[in-house]
Amino acid sequence: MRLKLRLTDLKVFKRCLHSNATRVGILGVPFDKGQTKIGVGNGPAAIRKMGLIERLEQIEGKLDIKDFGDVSYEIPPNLEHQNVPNMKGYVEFVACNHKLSKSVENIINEERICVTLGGDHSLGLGTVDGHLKSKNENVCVLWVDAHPDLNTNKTSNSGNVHGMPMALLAKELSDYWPYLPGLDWQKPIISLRNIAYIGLRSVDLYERVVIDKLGINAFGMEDIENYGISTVVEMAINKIDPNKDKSIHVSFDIDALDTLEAPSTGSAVRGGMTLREGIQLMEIVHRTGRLSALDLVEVNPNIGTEQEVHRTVDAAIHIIAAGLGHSRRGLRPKNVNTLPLQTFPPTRQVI
Ligand SMILES: NC(=[NH2+])NCCC[C@H](N)C(=O)O
Ligand SMILES: [Mn+2]
Ligand SMILES: [Mn+2]
Repeated sequence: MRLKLRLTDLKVFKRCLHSNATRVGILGVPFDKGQTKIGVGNGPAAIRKMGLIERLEQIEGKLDIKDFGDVSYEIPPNLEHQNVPNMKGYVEFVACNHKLSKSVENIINEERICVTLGGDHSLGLGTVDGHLKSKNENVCVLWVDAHPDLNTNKTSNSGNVHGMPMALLAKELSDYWPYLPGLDWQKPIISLRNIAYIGLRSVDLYERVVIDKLGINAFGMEDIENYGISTVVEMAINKIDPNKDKSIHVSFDIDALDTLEAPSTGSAVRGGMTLREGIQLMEIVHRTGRLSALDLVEVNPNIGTEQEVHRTVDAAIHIIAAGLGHSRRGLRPKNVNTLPLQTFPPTRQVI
């Protein structure tokens, strides 16, 4: 049998040889202007406060984690009075994502998996853009979400830009946008062929038309129901990364999970994924060895009771940990042969 090695196999191999630690960069984006509910900007603080980093430090093989803090931004003077019809918070959206894109690019260029904590999902524009501009430029995206976030300013019923990032990123939709001031740094440079949705169940009229017309890889809840989550994830990855040589970007909207699993989010839709399915999805992505960026967005600690917030943030941490190698099988102690596995003196008479 001939052994065929690909460049990515070599990269993974090299990573194992030279450093025993996967490098991770954490980046908070307390951005909430992409929608209208107060609180989603508190997502990064809530996730950190509940012990994300401590939980990640327990992962086998020890991660090398660096927290890059939160992205801050200023509105450049030439942008101040710009606006685009039916795009709320446009100026803030543009300024924040520009800064975010650069931060993500730098973190990935430092050979770290970039974990971005949202914030609302409009930040997907900046994270995917930064990933595409990094040295891992050959990107495919798994958009895990109840919604496709594929509206333009003409099709959106809400005018909320967190429902639009995919339409801005997609090469094939560039002609459907008017001139967007201040957004020239962002080119719609990813082909929809390199994108797959998982978990859809709330698709707007025009979003449905676009998905069907352009043949976008879209796996809805009914597919998860019919085939099971592992088959769906494998089908999705095979579609967008058939040669297994791409850098994987997972943009995980917490509302992909069922409302009972993740109640503290702004656009909750019942009938979603279980946390178990979310974890399984992330474990499969982890096993590819090609995860390069993970967004965890739309956690809103101002929605719901204390218990519901706790459940939602905990779910978010489970998703991130699974993507970074946490194993549900448990750890094997390294010094298994020298452990003082005590045998106790018999306390009962064996008859
Ligand atoms: N990232 C999200 N949670 N997006 C929800 C979008 C909802 C709806 N499709 C809209 O355009 O407003
Ligand atoms: Mn979303
Ligand atoms: Mn959503």
